[in-house]
Amino acid sequence: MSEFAVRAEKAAKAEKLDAGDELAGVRGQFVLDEVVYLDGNSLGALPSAVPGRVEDVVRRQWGELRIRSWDESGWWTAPERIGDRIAPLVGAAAGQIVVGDSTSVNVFKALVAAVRMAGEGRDEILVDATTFPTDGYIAESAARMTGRTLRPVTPAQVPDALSGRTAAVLLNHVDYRTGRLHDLPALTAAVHAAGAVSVWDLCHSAGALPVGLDEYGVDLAVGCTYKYLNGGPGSPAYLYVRGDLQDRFDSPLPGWNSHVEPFGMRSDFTPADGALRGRVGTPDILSMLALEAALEVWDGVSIEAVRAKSLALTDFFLECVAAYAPDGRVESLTPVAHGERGSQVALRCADAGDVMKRLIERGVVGDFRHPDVLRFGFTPLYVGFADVERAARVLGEVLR
Ligand SMILES: Cc1ncc(COP(=O)(O)O)c(C=O)c1O
Ligand SMILES: Nc1c(O)cccc1C(=O)C[C@H](N)C(=O)O
Repeated sequence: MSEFAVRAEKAAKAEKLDAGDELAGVRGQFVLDEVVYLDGNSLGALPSAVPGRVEDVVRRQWGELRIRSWDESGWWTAPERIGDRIAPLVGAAAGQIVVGDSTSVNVFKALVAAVRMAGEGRDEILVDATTFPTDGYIAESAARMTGRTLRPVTPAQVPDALSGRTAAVLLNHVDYRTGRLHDLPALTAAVHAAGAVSVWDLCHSAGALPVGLDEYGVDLAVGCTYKYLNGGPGSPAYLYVRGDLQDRFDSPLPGWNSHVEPFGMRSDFTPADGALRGRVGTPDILSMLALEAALEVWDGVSIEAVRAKSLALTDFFLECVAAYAPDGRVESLTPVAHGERGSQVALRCADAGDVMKRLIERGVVGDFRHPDVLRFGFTPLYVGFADVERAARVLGEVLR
């Protein structure tokens, strides 16, 4: 087929896929321009409802109601209220998620609490050796603080590495570099069979695919809200503590907000019941309420529909890259099998840094991950199939 015919065929296919896209209308709820934005796995786009809400929070709730807003504007209960809004997206019943702090801080809370839950006899922590660095740094510190040994292993090595010594296992649901989706049900079951406690980092899966926290009996989980949940730069993260473990959740960061009676101002600490134990100090209200407005785009949207579209987008991108990129110029690191793929495509390319710079100049925004990875994130709420075709075509031109 001629180059022209290939292009016509892919464009026609994109048009057909866009016409059948049940989520196409959601894009109108975001502030976007002519750029093809494939970096929602780093910073999600701005939902249109956010600026007006933030304006109201600042001018009316803070500016006029001032201190009254802690009650009257629902500020005090925002961490658990917004946690309950995120819960169905990750397969959790209400009352198990609190929003607040960064992912890094929540990894620390969850991992130390997991080690404490596992008990004294277990002296080893397993951590995903391929993890986003912050999780590894925090796991190292958590191990040092709790007197455990840290053992980095790949997720595939976890079943063999588990033993009666294992206290806790910290894993990523989707790998930030390759986009590989790890087998959360099987790995959680293996961790449990060894009598250990599982901690999952959902940064790259929440809002992109069903997680099934309750269904698969995950113990503890954390995630950010600025990627597929579109909460904005630095929006607060969240912590999930399974309902039946909450009584045993012994936070390494007990603050007055996790006290059973915060305004009792007592010198001794008695933890609150339930998910509130995961709170620490005063919530970051401006970011948190921006996130709450951002989550409104999920009204009427099912995570299953998002997953189906995500797979169709990444399939189509891989197909278009195969058609447009010169042979052998890039190599996909992202698994072909749907059961092993998150919502991004990672392409290895020797001059990835330079290629990404040129892509961005030409209106296709992905990102570069050291040393040689081109990363393209597909947010089904606002990325369409024509975007995918254009991104792959421009990539092909840049690579030639
Ligand atoms: C898997 C993973 N964990 C943690 C983080 C970041 O943590 P924090 O929100 O504390 O910056 C990221 C990305 O920034 C990530 O990809
Ligand atoms: N959180 C980020 C930030 O504050 C600045 C730049 C990038 C980020 C990211 O989220 C990076 C992202 N976790 C990654 O997977 O690479």
